[in-house]
Amino acid sequence: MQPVSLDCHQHMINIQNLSFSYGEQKVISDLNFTVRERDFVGIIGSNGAGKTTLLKMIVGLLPATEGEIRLFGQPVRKFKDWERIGYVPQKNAFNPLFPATVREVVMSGLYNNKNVLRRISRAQQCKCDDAMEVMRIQGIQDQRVGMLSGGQQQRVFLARALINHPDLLILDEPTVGIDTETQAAFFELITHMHAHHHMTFLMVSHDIDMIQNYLGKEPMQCNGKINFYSRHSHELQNCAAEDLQHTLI
Ligand SMILES: Nc1ncnc2c1ncn2[C@@H]1O[C@H](COP(=O)(O)OP(=O)(O)OP(=O)(O)O)[C@@H](O)[C@H]1O
Repeated sequence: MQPVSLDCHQHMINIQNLSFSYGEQKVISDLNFTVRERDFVGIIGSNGAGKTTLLKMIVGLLPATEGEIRLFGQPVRKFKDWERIGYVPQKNAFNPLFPATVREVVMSGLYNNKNVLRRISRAQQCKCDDAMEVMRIQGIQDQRVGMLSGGQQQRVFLARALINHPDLLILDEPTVGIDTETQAAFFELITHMHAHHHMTFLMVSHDIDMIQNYLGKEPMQCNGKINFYSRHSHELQNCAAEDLQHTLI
């Protein structure tokens, strides 16, 4: 088999000389890194290290103090193709009075400002069914999301992020509040999507075992208190990806 040149893979996220401060407090300092197509990047760091702040800058919710972020080659402030990115923020919670059902919340992942009024097609309903099946929430699809437990709500957010089959999934501590069995199933699912469906992942986690089992013991890069672990799915082709996944459960 011909070795695959990693340089031929598209840069999904490219960060150059990035710094960020909240007022006087510098949180990110001169960060440079790249997430290529089919990478799985795990971010580990202590509380307050700046991990969530970094993800918020990547998805355009916070402007950089210095430096630049590019998504799929475009500066983040000009980027429009948000369907290509699934983002699950940290510590989501619905107000108990929030009236939408699980199915409605998952479906809302399909909408953007342009197509919100369009009729929902059969194909879109199927996408919703698939995403709910993956996250095992079909049985509660008609329940009001505000009435669910934290772990169930987290699964709804994940299904919502998966519904568009994004190229890049950005996850901020996705398994907080989820029971051990569902956590293991979730890690198996995302490592499968990475190894076999070549999706790209950027994930903040406090689960050092999961990160190191899948991405190796040595971080590829450190910035302040943040460690970046990374693995390209090409590296899994010649080794037993299934075995790696089984170490996770
Ligand atoms: N909106 C804000 N205004 C001012 N300071 C903030 C704000 N949000 C976060 N900070 C501070 O910035 C630092 C980094 O916060 P951030 O949430 O990015 O850390 P983190 O690495 O994600 O932490 P954790 O692991 O606890 O989630 C912390 O010291 C935090 O108190």
